[in-house]
Amino acid sequence: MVVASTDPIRSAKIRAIDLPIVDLLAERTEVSKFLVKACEEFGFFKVINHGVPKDIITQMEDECFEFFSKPVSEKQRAGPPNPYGYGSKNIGFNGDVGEVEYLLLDINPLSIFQGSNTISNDPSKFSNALSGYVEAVRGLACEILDLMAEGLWVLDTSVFSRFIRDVDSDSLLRLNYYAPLKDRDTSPSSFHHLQHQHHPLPPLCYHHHHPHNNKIGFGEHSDPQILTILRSNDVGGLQISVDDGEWVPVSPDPTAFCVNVGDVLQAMTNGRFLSVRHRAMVNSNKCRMSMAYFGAPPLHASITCPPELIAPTRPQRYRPFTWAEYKKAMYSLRLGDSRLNLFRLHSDNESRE
Ligand SMILES: C=C1C[C@]23C[C@@]1(O)CC[C@H]2[C@@]12CC[C@H](O)[C@@](C)(C(=O)O1)[C@H]2[C@@H]3C(=O)O
Ligand SMILES: O=C(O)CCC(=O)C(=O)O
Ligand SMILES: [Fe+2]
Repeated sequence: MVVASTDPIRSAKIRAIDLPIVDLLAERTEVSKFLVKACEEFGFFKVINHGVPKDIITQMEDECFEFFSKPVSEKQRAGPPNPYGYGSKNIGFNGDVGEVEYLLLDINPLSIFQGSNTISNDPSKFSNALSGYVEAVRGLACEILDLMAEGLWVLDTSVFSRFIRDVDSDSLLRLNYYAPLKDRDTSPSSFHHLQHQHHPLPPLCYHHHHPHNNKIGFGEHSDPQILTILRSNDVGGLQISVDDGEWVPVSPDPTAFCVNVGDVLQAMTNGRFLSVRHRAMVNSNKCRMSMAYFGAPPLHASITCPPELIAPTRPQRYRPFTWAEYKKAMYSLRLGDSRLNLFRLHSDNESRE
């Protein structure tokens, strides 16, 4: 779809896409078919009527805002991110940077409480909010993965969800905070006395129009895991890369979840589902906050694709690998590097992506 830019300064046309919207209350067979189509075409979709209670989301978002509103020195007590903890600007271990502050959280039930005392002044409130949120989004992720397996006519319908239900699942939660472009020099810490969302927004979130917004918050990448369940406040910034290399914005919707296929699910579907590259831009005047749940396999799980997804016309595309192997590759590479290609089986009559 091509729409005229709403930005009065830029007259050029920008492309926008309406992501597929999956209504989880619709008829099951229809939902599973629709999910497969969405994952084959976009690798990204929005989910409504997802069943995650509003108060669970609000409690987690409030904790998130409270943390990022703290003075820098206090936030640093929860860092550095090795790999869990608080980070600012530096992403990963190989020199990537972005205009983002974040908190990477180990969500293993045994680890949730540990570490929360460097994050919150009320650690049990923080860990309760975190475990409530994680349990709810994990349930949602499992439901979606089972529906995907049904839509693909895979006999063992828990083949994907089993990994993230496993007690040893390596799933994690990432909280991202993108301060507005206009006030880069003013840290969110300066409005820790102010509130958000349902309360009046901090003044920083109200600044005037700033047309030339091209600062990258979180650079181009694909998510390595199985499935990502992303929730953001009402501020845009997420963009996905479409086949012609163009970046298209995804409109924010705090009542929905934005779901995307990760590299492991692309491998487990023999390349049928796409782990699409995306990025997050800094907003001109408002703060964006996002919470991303990354559903991952246990470290020693062997990642293979179910036999139903291999055919003479669709030969096996990736060699089996463990999540530990994949993680090693991912941490040794830059954010924007493609890791899945390292696991691709050669084929003479197929060009390598
Ligand atoms: C540069 C990097 C950051 C990242 C690990 C990596 O080496 C390559 C993948 C990056 C990514 C992207 C999606 C998630 O935000 C993330 C937590 C993940 O699992 O892979 C990050 C990693 C990170 O920030 O540690
Ligand atoms: O903040 C966003 O919307 C995107 C974040 C993201 O892609 C990530 O954390 O992997
Ligand atoms: Fe991502």
